[in-house]
Amino acid sequence: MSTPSSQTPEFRSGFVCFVGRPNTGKSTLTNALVGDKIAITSNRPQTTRHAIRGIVNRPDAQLILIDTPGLHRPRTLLGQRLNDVVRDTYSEVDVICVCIPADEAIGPGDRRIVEQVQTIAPKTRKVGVVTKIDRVGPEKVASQLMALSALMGPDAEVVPCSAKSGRQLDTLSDVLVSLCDEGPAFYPDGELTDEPEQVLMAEFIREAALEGVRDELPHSLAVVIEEVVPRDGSEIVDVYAHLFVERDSQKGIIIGRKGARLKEVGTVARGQIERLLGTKVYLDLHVKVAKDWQRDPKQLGRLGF
Ligand SMILES: Nc1nc2c(ncn2[C@@H]2O[C@H](COP(=O)(O)OP(=O)(O)OP(=O)(O)O)[C@@H](O)[C@H]2O)c(=O)[nH]1
Repeated sequence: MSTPSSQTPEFRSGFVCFVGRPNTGKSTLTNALVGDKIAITSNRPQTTRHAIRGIVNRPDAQLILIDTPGLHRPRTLLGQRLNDVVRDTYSEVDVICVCIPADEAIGPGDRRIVEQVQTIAPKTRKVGVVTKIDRVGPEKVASQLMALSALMGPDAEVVPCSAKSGRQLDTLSDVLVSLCDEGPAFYPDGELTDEPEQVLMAEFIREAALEGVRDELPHSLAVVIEEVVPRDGSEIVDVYAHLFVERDSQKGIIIGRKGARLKEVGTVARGQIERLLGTKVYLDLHVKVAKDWQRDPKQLGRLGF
């Protein structure tokens, strides 16, 4: 007769990163797996130096989802530093997920990413994720799975899912857990991210500002939160942020016609910051030109890179 404890599977934990071309659904997938609660803690455990996007807490496991920018040709100091971070991340995580959307043919960009991952981290376990399956029919999903499996090799698992509809997210989570080793939760339950508040606020603003113009301003935008002040005698928090671009033309793109785009960026980011802080927020955005900030170590330090 077995005792209950011998039937209980061991708790597993591990670090997972999502890689893939821009727009393949990595951020949406991360958010969908984590759910929409965001809790903040200022403790940064020694287990990782990487930006944590979110934590999936399950009764049987904890998955820590890591943010990683893609590798690219390092033309600037920022590019070199980002590449170093990516290399470290690939070899230190437990599982790397390569994301490919169901509705786009696999192309040279995808193949390059898979090659890089295999070269830099040959031993790290890999999962091929076919994202956005709500956009296509079952035949297309099946053929994309086969193509991705062929690309990634026999050792990689492949999973189709949709962050939008939620289909197969539990399966993906199960597969990720099965690939993690037995181990304790690294973070107490309830802590979903360890990004300091201001880093998250800057991220929200940056994301909103890049929406739709990512191709024009790939790495040319940095956001710095200047001040966060609770307003006297009210529930409102005033948040002052600077958006740094490299050229006047980029400033125009961010601001838009008669300020229309910047206003929209402010509305989107404000909503997310209000959710994060749990209070009403007044958001003040200023767009500034910092010439060649990507090449200047002093400016890079100031902008948090
Ligand atoms: N229909 C559908 N759309 C999705 C799904 N996941 C993401 N999208 C959309 O695809 C676009 C890109 O998604 P993101 O999550 O920003 O992609 P990303 O890979 O993080 O992009 P980068 O930050 O540029 O690398 C967004 O417009 C999403 O709304 C999905 O499961 N179904």
